[in-house]
Amino acid sequence: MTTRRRFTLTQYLIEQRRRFPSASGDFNALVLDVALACKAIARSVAFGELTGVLGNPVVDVATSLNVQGEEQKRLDVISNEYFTQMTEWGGHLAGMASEEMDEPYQIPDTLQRGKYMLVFDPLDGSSNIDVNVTVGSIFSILRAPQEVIDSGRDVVEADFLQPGAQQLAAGYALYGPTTMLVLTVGNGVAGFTLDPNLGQFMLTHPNMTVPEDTQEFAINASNSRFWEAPVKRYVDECLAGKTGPRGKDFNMRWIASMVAEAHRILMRGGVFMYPRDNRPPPNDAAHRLPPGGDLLGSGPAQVRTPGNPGRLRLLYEANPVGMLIEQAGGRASTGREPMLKVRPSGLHQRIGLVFGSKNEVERIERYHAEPQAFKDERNPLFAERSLFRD
Ligand SMILES: O=P(O)(O)OC[C@H]1O[C@](O)(COP(=O)(O)O)[C@@H](O)[C@@H]1O
Ligand SMILES: [Mg+2]
Ligand SMILES: [Mg+2]
Repeated sequence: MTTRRRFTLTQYLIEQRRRFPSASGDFNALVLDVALACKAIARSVAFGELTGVLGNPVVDVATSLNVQGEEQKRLDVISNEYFTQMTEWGGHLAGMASEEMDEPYQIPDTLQRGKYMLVFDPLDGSSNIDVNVTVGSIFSILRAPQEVIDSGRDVVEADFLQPGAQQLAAGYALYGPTTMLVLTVGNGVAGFTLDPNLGQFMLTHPNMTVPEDTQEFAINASNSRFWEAPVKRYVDECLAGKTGPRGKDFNMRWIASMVAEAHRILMRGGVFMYPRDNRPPPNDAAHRLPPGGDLLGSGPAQVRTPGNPGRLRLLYEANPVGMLIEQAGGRASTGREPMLKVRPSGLHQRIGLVFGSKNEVERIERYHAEPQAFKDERNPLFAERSLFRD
């Protein structure tokens, strides 16, 4: 039996760097530091209850809410620390921002500062930790504004508010039956599987692509009463299957771990939706009304619209996954505009997210663009039979 020659993540990064002959190697070193943090998190996840890292709020419910207004799990905090500790030392970073930290993270004065900024959700799907379902880490690399690089000053929120199209790289690690790292450096998407014997991420999925068409969708149907009309229409049509306007049956999945759903879609196509809806916005720091503000009137952009702006975070979840999906030939959108064009208005901003197989995402965008076009060509009565009627 011959042994199959596989590339390591390091070798892949060296190959990619050949496209930029003047590159210093800082970028590659940063990605490898991120990969190291992910390996450490993978170990913590794998030991689970044996090392007491699972479950339970860090302190107590009253004091362990993060800036999102959500309960922090022990592993959220541990994973956040792995990310900061393993990436801050190398002189590559100007600063970091994390879903689990209220403010931007400053590289300590005792360490060198660099030209990149790291943005991450250290543990996505952490509500699944206690039930041993796949979770993951999501990250994105941005270039710091030139003036930050030149001055070496502390980073501030505004430095991170760059549209997703400006991301230099994005990726996620998946802590499932196998540990994987899926990465784009702007030249397609590559997947690596952690070889537990070597402790190395090995290139196993060199050119991940999202099929243009699909018959699988993912949405949290318990929110259906809050959905906007274009989303209801889309889901109704999928559920109607062969006898409905789509003329084919659809399958449905919901893991409640977006990173795992993104991976499934990268592997076999599909569409994921966590759209904005008509619930009141969450009472977290990113959406709290300013004094005297109201939902329809004054205040920052994200509280001007009535309803819930979405559950997922633009900087930590939607943009990195958006870059990966688009690099793999899929599409990512708010439903109304391409995700990567959105100009962020806040570090912890939430947003409606639709991504996956291109033709389905474009269809959902069309439904948002022409909400009045509700007539089914093949069956004009279809709209009357809505499964998720108002
Ligand atoms: O409970 P819901 O509404 O299904 O939420 C599931 C969603 O929440 C998230 O877990 C949010 O991520 P965090 O675990 O990082 O807070 C997404 O991964 C997932 O899609
Ligand atoms: Mg998350
Ligand atoms: Mg998280």
